[in-house]
Amino acid sequence: MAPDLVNAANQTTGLIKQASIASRAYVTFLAGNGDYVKGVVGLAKGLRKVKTAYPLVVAVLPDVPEEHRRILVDQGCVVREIEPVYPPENQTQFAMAYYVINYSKLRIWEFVEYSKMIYLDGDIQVFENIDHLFDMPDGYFYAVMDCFCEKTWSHSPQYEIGYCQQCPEKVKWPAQMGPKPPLYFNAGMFVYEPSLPTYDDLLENLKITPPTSFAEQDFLNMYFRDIYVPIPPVYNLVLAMLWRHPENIQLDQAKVVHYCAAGSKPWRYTGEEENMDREDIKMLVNKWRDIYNDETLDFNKDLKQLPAAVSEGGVALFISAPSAA
Ligand SMILES: O=c1ccn([C@@H]2O[C@H](COP(=O)(O)OP(=O)(O)O)[C@@H](O)[C@H]2O)c(=O)[nH]1
Ligand SMILES: OC[C@H]1O[C@H](O[C@@H]2[C@@H](O)[C@H](O)[C@@H](O)[C@H](O)[C@@H]2O)[C@H](O)[C@@H](O)[C@H]1O
Ligand SMILES: [Mn+2]
Repeated sequence: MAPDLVNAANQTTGLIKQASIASRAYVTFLAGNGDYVKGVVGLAKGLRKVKTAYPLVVAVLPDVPEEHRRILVDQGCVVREIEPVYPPENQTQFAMAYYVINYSKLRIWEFVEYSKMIYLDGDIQVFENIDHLFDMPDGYFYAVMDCFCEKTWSHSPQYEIGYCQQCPEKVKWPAQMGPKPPLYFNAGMFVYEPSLPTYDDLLENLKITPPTSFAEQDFLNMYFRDIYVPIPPVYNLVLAMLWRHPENIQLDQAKVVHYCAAGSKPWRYTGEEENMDREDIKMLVNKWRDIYNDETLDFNKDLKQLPAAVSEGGVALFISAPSAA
């Protein structure tokens, strides 16, 4: 084949490859002007440390101040403002009052410039590369199973009878209570495909769904019940598993750690709350802090780094750094 044709073919292949990389991203959610921005900075630096090939998009509510947005852009994040999503008027007592803002996570189904995304809470850290999760078959909702044993579940029938899906043989689900609850995921981490029809349907369904204790996590579990596929706990170690189901956990295998237990947020950890004086918790908090404080992991636009996404008018354009060669 003539050299210029070979060259054109190579260039096209390169563009197609870039386009496929370009249509994948990690996404997290930031609300308020408080200290969760530290969680997102830690996540951005952790993803860089494991050399992910994909950018981190941060869906920010309008109440996130410009100073925090600048911090995130300076860490190489793609900052996208979203409008809040509120559940229908309700008298519900959420497990945590602030959970009402978590319904705004539903906006990430609108990010259709990406074909596949991995959502991560801002209180999550990625300690090993998980890019391979993007290659799992389309058409399913992948997430890690949650645990029902913490006090935050005291409102639930599971907690009442001591049933947990993590150990279904320990206390069996009694037949007189009807069918066993379907497998239930923690909504702090999931692999999904943005889609406008799904987005519209989610919001329509939300309008007629009475809110419940775990807010959008309960809603997402109901909505994706038929296509939910559990993935191993190494992809979202919910800290309570360490004291509730240690037999299901191999801490040194954990690729993703979710600092969701009360008192475990590394950027405000004091060690005073229940279970927080454990050696494994102290180790995990220090692991998070080592990354957060590591200046070599800061984003530097002058360095030859991974593709930096420049968002223009909401569409992410990708400017790959010049090749290292
Ligand atoms: O004041 C807040 C509360 C929550 N969040 C975001 O919402 C997610 C879910 O809340 P959280 O992780 O506190 O819930 P948990 O997993 O601890 O139940 C957080 O990780 C953040 O990404 C936030 O940005 N600001
Ligand atoms: O808004 C509801 C939240 O519900 C979930 O957190 C809970 C859940 O994991 C419980 O099982 C734990 O007991 C609890 O500690 C923890 O906070 C998600 O992590 C979070 O992203 C968000 O969806
Ligand atoms: Mn969380």
